[in-house]
Amino acid sequence: MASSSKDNEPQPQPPTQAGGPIEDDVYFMAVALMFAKKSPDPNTKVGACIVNQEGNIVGIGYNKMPNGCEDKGLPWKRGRPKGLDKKYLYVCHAELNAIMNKTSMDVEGCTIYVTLYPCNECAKLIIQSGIKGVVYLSNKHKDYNETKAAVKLFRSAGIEPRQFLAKREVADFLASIDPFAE
Ligand SMILES: O=c1ccn([C@H]2C[C@H](O)[C@@H](COP(=O)(O)O)O2)c(=O)[nH]1
Repeated sequence: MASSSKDNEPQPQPPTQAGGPIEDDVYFMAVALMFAKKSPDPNTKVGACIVNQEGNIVGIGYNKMPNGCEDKGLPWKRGRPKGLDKKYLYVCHAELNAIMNKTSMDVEGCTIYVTLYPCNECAKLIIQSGIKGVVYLSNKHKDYNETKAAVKLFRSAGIEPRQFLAKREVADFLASIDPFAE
């Protein structure tokens, strides 16, 4: 086969880990985890990363108080019942922020990587926005009604959330990042 001059030039390569390509799943969950780190929630930091069908990130978010309300003394207290003195009535969830922050016209057909199984309100948002794939890391709230309702909502909408299991790979990937490497 005739080679073009481009064949001799270095081509952009996907990021690698220990010499091999990093699976997209690992990469996108790592991004969700990095954004979770930005959350001011002292108990549960959630990160979300929306990826389109071309494999591009089109939205990121983490749980935080609404824009402009960050330093207004809204409570970060947790626990039930979820009264006025608790964070739940105020905090914007990671999925909401990721959808609101989208850099594309819409998120139709996208996949959301999220570090916590979405609650019912986020499940509604995900369904309404046209996101078709959900990959989650933790399911620590599986016994909450919010999560149980989310399971029902996803089932009704034909979305099958998939648990991300490659925890070791994602930890190794994050640990392999060396900002001083040339
Ligand atoms: O789908 C979800 C569900 C919850 N969150 C956020 C909301 C809160 O800031 C924490 C949960 O706090 P707990 O102390 O574990 O009750 O997670 C979210 O972003 N997305």
